[in-house]
Amino acid sequence: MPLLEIKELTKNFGGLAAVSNVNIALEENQLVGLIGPNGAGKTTLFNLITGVYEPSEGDVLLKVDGKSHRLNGQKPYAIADLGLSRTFQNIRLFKDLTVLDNVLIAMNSKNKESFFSSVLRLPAFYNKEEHLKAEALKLLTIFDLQEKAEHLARNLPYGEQRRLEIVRALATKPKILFLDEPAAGMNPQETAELTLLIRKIQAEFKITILLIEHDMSLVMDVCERIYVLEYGRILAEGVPEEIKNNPEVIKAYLGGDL
Ligand SMILES: Nc1ncnc2c1ncn2[C@@H]1O[C@H](COP(=O)(O)OP(=O)(O)OP(=O)(O)O)[C@@H](O)[C@H]1O
Repeated sequence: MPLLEIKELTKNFGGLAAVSNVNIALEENQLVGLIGPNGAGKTTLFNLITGVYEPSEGDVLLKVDGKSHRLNGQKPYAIADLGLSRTFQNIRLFKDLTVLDNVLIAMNSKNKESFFSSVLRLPAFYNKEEHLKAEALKLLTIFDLQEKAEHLARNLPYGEQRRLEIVRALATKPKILFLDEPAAGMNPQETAELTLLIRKIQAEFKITILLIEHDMSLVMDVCERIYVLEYGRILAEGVPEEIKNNPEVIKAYLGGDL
């Protein structure tokens, strides 16, 4: 049984099938790319998996303790609690909070303190706070943001804001990380750094990553498998070499960069 199985998934918006009969399987510790022209349905698919939208048809199944667990119909916070975490196409940080606080907020959602120890400020509360802060700093250090811990998120350069978004998504200790166009708006230097970063995440955290990205060289470089969406349907699936040489994919991207 795969870690995440998307079965015959369909989402209709009025007469438009934004996602149509999609089947995808993600294995543990796999790095998978999801590509396709503008409007192909990539973000809609992420929204279906993470509970933002309910599917019109089909299932999203997560392996939990060896058993298949249906995610469709569940609220986004319940799905996040089961270990799915994501970043967004447009950066969604708390820009007026510090870098450290952005990470701590994400961690806190996973470390709910008991009501009494929080309200009464019992020693357990302070110990937990100190522990979480140390964990957050450790995470920031892995991503080379420790020096910026006390800076406001809004004052970070663009590439570092994107990196912080990824750190924040990882702070919830996900089993699967969904990255929605992490290289969007990045310069070539920042994209090259991101490529290394994605590799590092997979090596250090041993999680599954599903990556939506328009930057083909990034996708071909880091992904083990790639799914291609077109008009809401899976057009092709395979290893980067197969996708690169697939005539239908080349046709879909005609004029684009493959
Ligand atoms: N909430 C919505 N209501 C109606 N139509 C929608 C909605 N969300 C998306 N769509 C439509 O569904 C189709 C797929 O959109 P989606 O944003 O998933 O594509 P995408 O592959 O992520 O595109 P891009 O690469 O440009 O981000 C588009 O035609 C879009 O206009």
